[in-house]
Amino acid sequence: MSTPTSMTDTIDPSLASHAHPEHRWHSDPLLKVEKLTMRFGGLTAVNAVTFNCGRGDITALIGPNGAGKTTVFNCITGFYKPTEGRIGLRHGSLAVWDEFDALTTSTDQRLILGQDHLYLLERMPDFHVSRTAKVARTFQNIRLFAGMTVLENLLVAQHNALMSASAFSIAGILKLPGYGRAEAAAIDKAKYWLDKTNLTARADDPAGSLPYGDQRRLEIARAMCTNPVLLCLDEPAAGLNPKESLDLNTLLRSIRADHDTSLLLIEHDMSVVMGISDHVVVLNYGTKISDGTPEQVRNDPAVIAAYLGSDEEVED
Ligand SMILES: Nc1ncnc2c1ncn2[C@@H]1O[C@H](COP(=O)(O)OP(=O)(O)OP(=O)(O)O)[C@@H](O)[C@H]1O
Repeated sequence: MSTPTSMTDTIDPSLASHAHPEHRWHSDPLLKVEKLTMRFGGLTAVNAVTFNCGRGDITALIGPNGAGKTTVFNCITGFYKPTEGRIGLRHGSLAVWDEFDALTTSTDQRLILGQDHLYLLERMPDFHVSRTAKVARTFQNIRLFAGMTVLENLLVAQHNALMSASAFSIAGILKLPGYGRAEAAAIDKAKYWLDKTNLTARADDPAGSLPYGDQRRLEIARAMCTNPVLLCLDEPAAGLNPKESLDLNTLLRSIRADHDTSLLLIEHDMSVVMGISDHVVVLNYGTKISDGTPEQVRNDPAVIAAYLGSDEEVED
C-alpha cells in the first residue's frame, strides 16, 4: 500500500498514510490542519488530527458516525475554537507556509507577506473566517432564508460586497455610481449561479417551496456567490436521489474546474466520495486513520476495518 520511502522523505509523517510528493495536498497546499484537538469536557471528539487540502482539489473527509468530521469542520469554519492545534489558510503564493512552520509566538489572526496572506483560522471569529479568509460552508441541515425568493437568497449572500460599495451609508447608496455597478455585478453573479445550478426557472419562487435537491443546490449557489477560496460542504448529497446525486457531482466538478475554489466535503455517499474526490481523509473515533487518493483509501485495511465495524459501506 505505502509508496517507496524515497518519495515520502520530504513529507511530514503525521500527514501521510499514502504519501506522494506530487499530490497537490503536499506540493500545493491551500489549507493545513495541524494536530487539531477538540475536547468537550471529558470527551475527545478530535485527537491531534493533521491533514492538508490541496489547492484546486476536492478533499473528502469521511468516517463512521461520530468520527469527528463535523467537529473538524466547525473548527475550520470558526464555529468552534479548538482545544489545541493550528489551521492555516493561504491566499497567494506557497511562501506563506515558511511563516506558518516558523510561527511560534505570534498571536496574529493574519500574516501579510507582500501580496500573500496567511490566515490562522483557529484564532478568527467565524464571521471573519467567511468574510476575510473567504471560507464558505453549507450545513448538514439546510439553512436557507425560506421565505425569500431563490434570487433574493443569492443577493443577500452578496450583502457584504454591496455594503462596502455603499461606503456603509444611505448617501452612498443614493449617490455613488460604484453602488449601482456593485448592484449590477451582484445580479449578474446571481444569474450565473442560477444558471449553473439549474434554478433559473425557480428564481422568483420562495426558497422554502423548492424540492429538497434544489434547495441543496441553492445552498451551494449561495455559498459560491461569496467567491470562496475554500468551500466546505457538510453532507451535500444527503437525501438526494441517484439522479440528483449525479447532478451534484457534475456541479462540484465544474466548480473545481472553472473557479479558483477548492472544496472540502463531509460525505457518507461513497459514490460521490469515490467519484469526484482527489483526496480522501478518513477519521475514526476522532483520529485520522487514512489519508490518500480514493483508490488508496478504499483499499486500506484500516479503513475497511473501521467501516466493517459500522453500519456504513466504504465500497462505491
Ligand atoms: N458540542 C458538542 N458537545 C459535546 N459533544 C459533542 C459536541 N459536538 C460533537 N460532540 C461529540 O463529538 C463526537 C464527534 O461528533 P461529530 O459530530 O464531529 O462526528 P461526525 O463524524 O460528524 O458524525 P456524523 O457522521 O454522525 O455527523 C461525538 O461523540 C459527538 O457526540
